[in-house]
Amino acid sequence: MKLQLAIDLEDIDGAINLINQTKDSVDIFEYGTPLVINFGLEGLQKIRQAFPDITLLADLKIMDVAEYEVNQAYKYGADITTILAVAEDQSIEDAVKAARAAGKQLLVDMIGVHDVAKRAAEIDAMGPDYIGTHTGYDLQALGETPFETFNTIKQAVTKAKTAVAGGIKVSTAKQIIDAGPDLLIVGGGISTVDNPSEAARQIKAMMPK
Ligand SMILES: O=C([C@H](O)CO)[C@H](O)[C@H](O)COP(=O)(O)O
Repeated sequence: MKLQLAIDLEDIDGAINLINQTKDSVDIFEYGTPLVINFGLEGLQKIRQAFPDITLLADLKIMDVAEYEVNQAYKYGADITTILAVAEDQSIEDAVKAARAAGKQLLVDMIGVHDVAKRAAEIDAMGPDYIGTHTGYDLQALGETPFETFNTIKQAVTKAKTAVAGGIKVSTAKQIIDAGPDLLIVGGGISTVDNPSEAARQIKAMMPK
């Protein structure tokens, strides 16, 4: 099981500082969608230059022009990038093909999908590396959590690894870890607390080796 730190609300220097604080516990660092919007792929490149050896996911949330956008993420330093499960099947198939050709990885984000079991099975058949259930910021504000839909994903997916994201904190991580994701994604639960290094350490310590 891997821990991914989603970096969403920092500038580039803040992101670099957060990575330095947490890199002993975090397996994958996410260049979050707000950073993509604020700093572009040049910001991703600056982080890659600062940390040549970390595993970087660029959360592009791709919807179209998939082959090109996936390859741009890899070109600027990402090891993994993301496409939305609500995108057209052709786009997701193109993204998977591009990831295989580049020797990189692809996560399909189930955010906004309502028939989770059906769509997860369809996506699984297309061969992405990860399928992630995700309660985005806007639904978190309404009190929603990813826990209910993660078990649906877990039952529907047989080929891809599973990921879970959405408001996970030190106090709630154990419940979702016990459900057995391959990748646990935490953003504010680490980045906004007083001691991000300790929060990352505590969550990583809860995970099976
Ligand atoms: O993908 C995310 C969200 O859509 C904003 O871009 C977050 O990275 C994801 O939700 C994880 O962050 P937390 O919810 O703060 O744990």
